[in-house]
Amino acid sequence: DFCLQEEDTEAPGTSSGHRLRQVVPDRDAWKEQCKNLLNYIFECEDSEPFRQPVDPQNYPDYHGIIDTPMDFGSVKKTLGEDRYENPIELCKDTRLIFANAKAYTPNKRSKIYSMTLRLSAFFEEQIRTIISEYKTAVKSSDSHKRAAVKTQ
Ligand SMILES: Cc1ccc(C(=O)N2CCN(C(=O)NCC(F)(F)F)CC2)o1
Repeated sequence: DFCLQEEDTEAPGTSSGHRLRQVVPDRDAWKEQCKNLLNYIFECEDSEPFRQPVDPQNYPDYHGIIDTPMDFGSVKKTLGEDRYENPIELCKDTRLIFANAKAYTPNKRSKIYSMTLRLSAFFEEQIRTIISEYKTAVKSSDSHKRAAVKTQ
């Protein structure tokens, strides 16, 4: 017959020490999400001029105008080598790709520059959710840490 055990009446994780696994946002999910986003960008034709660094032989003035070159191949490599702590850092490098093209282009109707406009619109749409979910997960894991300390 059904009867309440002692711990059934208490909050979970109090008497028997086990805590029901609650769904907590995953603070590492951003990495795979950014990997997938980068792979999608690499499939886009618009990313072709931005998949590897500019060769100074092809654009001798490029490194005189652009202080910090950046490209999607470098972003992908940095991510793969765990040298981004969070998606905000990856977003900063990616925005540099677009800013460099805007700074270097001789005019705003150039083909290469126009490719970054579509690419950046898509990137900003996608990274917004990744960053938002990451920030929520960090807040949640901080509160879990505070709660855990209280119970010690
Ligand atoms: C005429 C114009 C306006 C704006 C840009 C520009 O943003 N550049 C220069 C060309 N470029 C590469 O040379 N990329 C390297 C490789 F291998 F893909 F070709 C990409 C960056 O150029």
